[in-house]
Amino acid sequence: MAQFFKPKPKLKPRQSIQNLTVSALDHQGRGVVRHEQRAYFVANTLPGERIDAILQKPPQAQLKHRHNDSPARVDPPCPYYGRCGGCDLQHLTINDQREHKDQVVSELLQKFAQLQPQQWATPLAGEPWQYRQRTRLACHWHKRERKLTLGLRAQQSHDIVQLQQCPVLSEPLAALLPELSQLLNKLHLAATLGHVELLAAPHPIVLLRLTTPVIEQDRDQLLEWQHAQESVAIWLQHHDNQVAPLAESSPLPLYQVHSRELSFTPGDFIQANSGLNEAMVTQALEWLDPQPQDRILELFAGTGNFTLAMAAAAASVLAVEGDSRMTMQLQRNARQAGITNISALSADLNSTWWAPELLMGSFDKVLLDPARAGAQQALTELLKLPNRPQRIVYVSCAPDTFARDARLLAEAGYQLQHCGIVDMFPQTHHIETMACFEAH
Ligand SMILES: C[S@@+](CC[C@H](N)C(=O)[O-])C[C@H]1O[C@@H](n2cnc3c(N)ncnc32)[C@H](O)[C@@H]1O
Repeated sequence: MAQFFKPKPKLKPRQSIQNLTVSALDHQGRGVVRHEQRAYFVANTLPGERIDAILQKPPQAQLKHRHNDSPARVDPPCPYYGRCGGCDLQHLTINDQREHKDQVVSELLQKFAQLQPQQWATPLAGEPWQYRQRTRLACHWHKRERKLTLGLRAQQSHDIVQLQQCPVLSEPLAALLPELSQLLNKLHLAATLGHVELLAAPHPIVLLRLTTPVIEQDRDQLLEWQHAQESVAIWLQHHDNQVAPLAESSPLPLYQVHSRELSFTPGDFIQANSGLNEAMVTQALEWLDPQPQDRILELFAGTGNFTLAMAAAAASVLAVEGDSRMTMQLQRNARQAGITNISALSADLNSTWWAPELLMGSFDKVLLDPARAGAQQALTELLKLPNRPQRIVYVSCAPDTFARDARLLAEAGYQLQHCGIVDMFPQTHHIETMACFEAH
């Protein structure tokens, strides 16, 4: 058969546009400019700044030159600023970051739910730097150079920026970065490493996500390094998801909230900002206001961060969590604290409720703290129960899914009484929100 030559469609040359004015920040902290009636998002720019930008696939554009500085601009202190995708708002003063986050939540609530709270809460805020007690580092093995890159994803890219320091990491974790990279580069497992998680709870923990079994030689080197450190423990997460300490004697890590100790297995979810976690749990208790006769339902409970504190003031708590290891740990944490009015259930909250504890239960108050996907299904199921809870406290790490879910509650007759941000991730565009809904 005859073959016809078909030229590839020519790529449009990237257009460089001069003198655009940044009019606002979008929900991901990027400056918004308009060109030919189209909006483009430009990272590292602020409202009021005039810029030259290279237009990419809409709505992306890249900063080429900035003609002036917004009064809200500060010098970003991180040496990886502009390359690392981590702290994308560090050029904005911390107060302006918080104001921006408040505004994002307000706009999304208006857009998706036509809703505003009766009262905006003052943002819960803590240390702007060195606040992270947990981070996940990405790995890439360069076959030809036989070299491991360990760091965070670059801006708008899958590349990894090798980190020697990180100003938002708690000091003991940041101090590990250079040595850890050196150590891992010497090991056979570097070629197949999935990722590395760093935790400070209370002492540093390095969790290595393995995709192949660890060989004896690597194990010996890891043990030797661990031995030479002051209270750093290495844990291994194997390809079958089992997690175990490298040295059998390592105890489970733990953190404190409301004067109670909560243990967890490395790899389990814990709040990334320990300083603010305490304030967040306190505000959740104030808003939920558990009374001795209250039966509380908690959804997305983790290992009991809110559960134990709520149970101490209420008649009972049913805590639902999708990860069975975490559910069992929650039960152990409750026992350890001498709290007996908690029952824990492992269930997928993204599917139809089937468990009799949920379907037959009658709950006065609900607290939920879902992952970024939000809780649409869980709230739909909750609203089908014959007895609706009087009060719902929603803790969210994604303002868009929160606004969507808020609409569901508003349509079911709940009023949004309080809402406010928790500045859990300063220097980044990520937004944690808390809200309290009351049945009419
Ligand atoms: C944001 S974390 C909050 C955990 C806990 N409230 C805390 O403060 O530590 C969300 C939790 O939801 C759980 N989760 C995620 N998807 C789930 C699902 N489909 N069903 C049930 N739980 C889920 C995760 O395992 C995680 O523990």
